[in-house]
Amino acid sequence: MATRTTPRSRSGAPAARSAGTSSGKKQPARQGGSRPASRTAAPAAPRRPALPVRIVRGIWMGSAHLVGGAARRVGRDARDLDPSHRRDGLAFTLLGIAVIVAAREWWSLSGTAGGVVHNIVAGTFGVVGVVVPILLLATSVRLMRHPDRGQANGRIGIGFAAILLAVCALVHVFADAPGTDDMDAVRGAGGMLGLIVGTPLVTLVTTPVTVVLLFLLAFFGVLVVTATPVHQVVPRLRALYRRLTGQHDEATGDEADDEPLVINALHSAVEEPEARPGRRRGRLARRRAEAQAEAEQAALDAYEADEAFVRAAVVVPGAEHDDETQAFDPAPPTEPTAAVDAEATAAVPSRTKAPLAPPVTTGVPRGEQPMLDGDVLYTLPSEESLVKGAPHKVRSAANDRVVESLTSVLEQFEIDAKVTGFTRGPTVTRYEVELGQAVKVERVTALSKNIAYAVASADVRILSPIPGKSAIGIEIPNTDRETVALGDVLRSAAAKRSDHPMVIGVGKDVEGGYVTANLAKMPHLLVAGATGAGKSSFVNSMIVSILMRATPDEVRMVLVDPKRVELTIYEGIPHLITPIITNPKKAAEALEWVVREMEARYDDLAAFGFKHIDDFNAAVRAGKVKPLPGSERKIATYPYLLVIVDELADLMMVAPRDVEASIQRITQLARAAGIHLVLATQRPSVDVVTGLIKANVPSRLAFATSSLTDSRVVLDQPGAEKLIGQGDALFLPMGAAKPMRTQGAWVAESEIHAVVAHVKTQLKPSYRQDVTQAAPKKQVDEDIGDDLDLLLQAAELVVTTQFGSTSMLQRKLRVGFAKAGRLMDLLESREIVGPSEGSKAREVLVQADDLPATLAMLRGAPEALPGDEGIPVATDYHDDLEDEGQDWPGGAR
Ligand SMILES: Nc1ncnc2c1ncn2[C@@H]1O[C@H](COP(=O)(O)OP(=O)(O)OP(=O)(O)O)[C@@H](O)[C@H]1O
Repeated sequence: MATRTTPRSRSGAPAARSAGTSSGKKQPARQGGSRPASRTAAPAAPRRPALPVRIVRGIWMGSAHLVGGAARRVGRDARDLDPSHRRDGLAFTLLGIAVIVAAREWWSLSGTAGGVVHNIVAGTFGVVGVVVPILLLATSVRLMRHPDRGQANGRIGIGFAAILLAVCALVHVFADAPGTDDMDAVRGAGGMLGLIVGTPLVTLVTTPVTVVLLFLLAFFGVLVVTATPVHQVVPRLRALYRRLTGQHDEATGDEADDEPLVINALHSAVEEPEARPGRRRGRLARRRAEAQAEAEQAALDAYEADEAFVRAAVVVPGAEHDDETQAFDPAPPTEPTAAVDAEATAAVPSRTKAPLAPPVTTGVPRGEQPMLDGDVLYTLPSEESLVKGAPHKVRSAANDRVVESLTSVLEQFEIDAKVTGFTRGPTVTRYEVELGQAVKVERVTALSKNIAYAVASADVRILSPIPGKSAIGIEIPNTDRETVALGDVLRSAAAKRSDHPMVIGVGKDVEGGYVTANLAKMPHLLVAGATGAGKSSFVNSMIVSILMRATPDEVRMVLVDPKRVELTIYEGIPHLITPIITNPKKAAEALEWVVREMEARYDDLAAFGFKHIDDFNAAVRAGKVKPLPGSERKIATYPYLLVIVDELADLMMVAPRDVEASIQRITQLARAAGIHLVLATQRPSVDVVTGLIKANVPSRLAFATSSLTDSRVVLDQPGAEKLIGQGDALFLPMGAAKPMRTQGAWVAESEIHAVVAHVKTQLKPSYRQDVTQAAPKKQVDEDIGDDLDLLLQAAELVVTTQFGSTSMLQRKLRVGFAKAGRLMDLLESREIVGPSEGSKAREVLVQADDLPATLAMLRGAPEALPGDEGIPVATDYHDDLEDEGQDWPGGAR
C-alpha cells in the first residue's frame, strides 16, 4: 500500500485541514444537557500571511523567477526552454513592440528609430496604425493569461487579422485609393495593406461592391473572434440586449452559459470566461464571488503550506507500473464556507472542496501524435469537444435545511451530538455528526429511519465512522443534485496528472473531488447495477475517455454489446479490433480469441526477455528491441487491449462454462500482457457473477442495485441498494478497503457523436478476421465423444466437493445411472477419481486448486493449438506489413 502526500510547504506549516476536524482537537459536547454544546468557532480558515509579507514574497518570487529565467536562457538553446517561458517571452516581446509603436504613433516620441517605426507602422497599416499598440497589448495580455489556449488564441488572431485587413482596405477605398506614386497619401489612408487589398478589388468589382465585400470580411472577423456561428447571431444579440437592459439577472443559467456574445468576445481577448458571471450579477452576488475567490486563494495557500496532511489514495497492491489506480483532484482540503457564506446564517461549515478553476493544464501531451509508422498523423479530439459543466456548488439552501432537520432530530431525541460540518458532492451531501463524551454511536445510527423521515428521503446512508475521522457520516441525497460533466473530469488536474492512455474519468466523490481511474491498474473491472442506474452511461464515459486520451496505437478495444443498442454509436472507430459483437455466441468465441491473443503476447514477451508489456513497449520506444536473428519483423509497441462486455448475463446464458473459463484464464494472466476486461451486468446474481468470476475481477463499480443481495454479490457488502440511481455509485478499486461513493460522469450523445466523428475521419479500423471465428476444434478424446459438457460438469462437481459419488452425479446432473457410471469411469481413466470401492464413494485424486488445469485437459490441451495468432500491433494498419513477422507466434504480425 502506498499513500500520496500533498506537496510540502516551504515553511513547514502544520496541516490546515486537520485543524478543527480531527478527532484529537474535538471539544467535548456539553454533557447531560438537552442541547448540544454550542461551537462558536467554525473550523479555522487556513491562515494567510499578512499583506506586506505577501507583497514582499511576491516581489521576491517574481524577481527570482525573472533572474532564474534569464540565467536559464544564458547558454541554453531556446528550444530547451519550458514552453510556458517561451510563450511568456513572446508576450513580452509583443508588449515591448506595443510600447515602441505607441511612443511613436501616439506621443510622437521619436528617437533615431522613430522614423523607421513610423514608416513600418503607417506604411503597413496607414492611419489604422494607431490601434496597433492596442492590438499588440491585448495579444500580449492574452498570451500571458491563457498560454494554454492555443486554439482559441489562434482563432482570435485570425479574426482580428480579417478585421484589420478589412478596415485598412475600407480606409484606403474611402480615401480615393491612392497609388504607390504617392506614398504619403498611402500612409495617410490604409497603408500598403489597404492598397494591396483595396486597389485590385476596386479595379475588379467597382467601389460599391468592394465596400460591401470588405464589410462582410470585417463581419466575418467579428464572428471568428467571438466564436459565434452565424445562426447564433440573433440569439446572442438578444442576450446582449437583455444584458444591457438589465434583464439578465432573471435569465436562466443555461442562457447565461450560452452567451459569449460580441461584448464577451472583447472580454475574451483578455479575460477568463469563468470570471464573467461574477460581474453580471448584483452587488450581493459580487461580494459572494469575491469572498469565494478569497476563500479559494486561502485554500490554495493552505494547500501549499500543508506539510502534514496526508491523503490516502486508493492503492493497488503490486502496482509496480507507475501511477495510481484512483486519483483525486488535488483541489486542496479546505473549509472555504466561513468566508464564502459570511452572510449565511448557518454556523455549520461546508468542508466541500472549493472548485478551483481552471485546473492545472500541464503534464499531458495533447493533440497530435504520430502513428507508429510515421505516415499517419493522428490527432486526439480537442478538449473542447466535451462540454463544461455548471460550477460545483459548495453549499446550497437545501443543505442548510437538512442541517436544521438533523439538528432538530438530535435535539428531539436528546442526543448529545452535533452536526459539525458537511461535504457536498454532486448527488449527495455527507453531514458530519460528532458525539459528546459517553454517547453511544448506536444512538445516532438507530435513528436512521427518523432521519430519513425528517429529511423526507428514503435513501439515507450512515457511515460510522467516516473513514479516517472520528465522526459519523450521514449521506443524504441533494434535492438540487448536479450533473458531473465528463469533460470537466478529463480536464481536471487529477486526469492530467497522468498521461497513461488507460486513465478514464469516473466522476466526482462525495467531497466534490474528481475521481479518475487507470483501467490498467484495475486490472479488471466488474460494473453492475439495476436497469436505469447508470451503467451504460458509465460505459460511454469510459469509452469516450479512452477516445479522448488514447490513439489506436495505444489502446484497442473489443466491444461486446448483446443488447445491440448501447454501443452501436462506436461502430467504425479505429480503436476497434473487430466490429462490435452483438451475437452472444460470437462474443464467447471472441473471449476465447482473447485468451489465445494473451498467450501469444506472453510467448512473444518471453522471447524478447520481458515480463510486462509496459517494459517491452518502453524498450521498443527507446529503440532497444531488435528483431530476432533471421526475422524481418517490424518491431512495434503493443496496444493495450480493452475488452468491454456490456451485458455479461447474455453471454452467460449461451455458454456459461466457456465464458467463465475464458474469463478466468484472461483475468489470471492478462494484466502483464496489457489485456483488461470490463464486465458490465444489470443482473448481478450468483449465476451471472459466479464465484469464479468474482474471484478474478477484483475491482468493482456498483450502481444502484435492486436488492441487498445484489449489493453483496457486487461489493461483498451492503450499500449499493441504498444508492439513488442516475450515476450514483460505489467504487471499490482493487486494494481499497472501503467503497467510495462517486457520482458517475455524464457525457451527452451529441458529445459522443463529435468525438466519434473526429476519430473516424482520421483512420479506418483495421479488423482482425479471426476474432469471432470459432477456436479450432480441440482434440477431444474419442471416448468422451458428445459427453464433454457433462463430463466437465461432473469433474467440477467431484473436485469441488471432493466427493466421488455416482449417485451424486445422478442427482446433480439429472442423468440416469448408466450415464453417471460412464462419467465416473471416464473420470477414473483420467485419474481424477480412484477406482470403485463398492458402495463407498471413490477417492478424489485432484485438488480443487488444480481444477482449471484438469478442465482444460478434458477439453483438449490448449497448448500447441494450431492457428494461434497474436494480435497485430499498430503496424496492422498498413496492409503491406501484414505478412511480415516470421517470429511472431502464428506469424500474423
Ligand atoms: N452519470 C449520470 N449523470 C446523470 N444522469 C445519469 C447518469 N447516468 C445515468 N443517468 C440517467 O439515468 C438514465 C439511465 O441511465 P443508463 O441508461 O446508463 O442506465 P443503465 O443502468 O445502463 O440501464 P440499462 O441497464 O437499462 O441500460 C439516463 O438516461 C440518464 O438520464
